[in-house]
Amino acid sequence: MRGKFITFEGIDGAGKSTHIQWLADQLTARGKTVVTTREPGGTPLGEKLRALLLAEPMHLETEALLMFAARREHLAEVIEPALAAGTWVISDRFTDATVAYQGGGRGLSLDKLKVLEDWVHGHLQPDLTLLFDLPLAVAQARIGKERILDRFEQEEADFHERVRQCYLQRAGQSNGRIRVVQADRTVDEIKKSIEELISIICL
Ligand SMILES: Nc1ncnc2c1ncn2[C@@H]1O[C@H](COP(=O)(O)OP(=O)(O)O)[C@@H](O)[C@H]1O
Ligand SMILES: Cc1cn([C@H]2C[C@H](O)[C@@H](COP(=O)(O)OP(=O)(O)O)O2)c(=O)[nH]c1=O
Repeated sequence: MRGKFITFEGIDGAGKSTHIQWLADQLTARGKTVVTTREPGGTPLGEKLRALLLAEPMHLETEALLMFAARREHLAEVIEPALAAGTWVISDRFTDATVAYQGGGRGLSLDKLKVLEDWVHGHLQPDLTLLFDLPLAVAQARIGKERILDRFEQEEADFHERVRQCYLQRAGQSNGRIRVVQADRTVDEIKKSIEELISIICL
């Protein structure tokens, strides 16, 4: 049987990384074979593109195109072969992030992003997307001052607020694919919510 594709989304500092390995362990305990991965990245070429994307100033369309170039490679090399082999794939971000950051955050036309989405994975969407949502101030307090911020994390508060609102808007239009997880709670409470949401697609 084909594996399931689960993605984690949300503004920086929402708590995605904290819960991904935990979910992988839960699914493994239920007998699934699971691979965890991330975007941009997930392949040797994708990780090189990630390093450029997080550090190098570039035109916003270049940024969107490189996100999708890395994604094309990721789908071909990791995601599609794994799903076909019955492995579950959990990715830290996917196309919803491009819509939220390059579309909502930077203002790139959503029509252009839709063309790229249809081109790169018109036939495939995540089975479930967990959108970690919380007030920006809480996420920023969690990230703290000691961490070295990448090119996106360095953006001003308005940018991150637009990203957050764009994610929520897309969730509302997703026919239930994107489930909002209230991330301004304790880790244990969030894990409980994730368990409930996962059981929907584990049946
Ligand atoms: N529910 C939570 N309550 C308090 N702190 C949290 C919670 N979830 C994550 N954190 C902490 O917040 C920081 C950012 O979490 P992280 O999982 O790295 O976020 P993301 O991957 O979404 O950027 C980390 O220091 C993490 O330990
Ligand atoms: C996948 C993706 C990520 N991003 C941004 C969001 C994040 O700020 C950054 C890297 O993502 P992430 O791995 O979540 O960062 P970290 O591990 O430092 O928490 O890339 C986009 O702008 N567009 C995209 O399509």
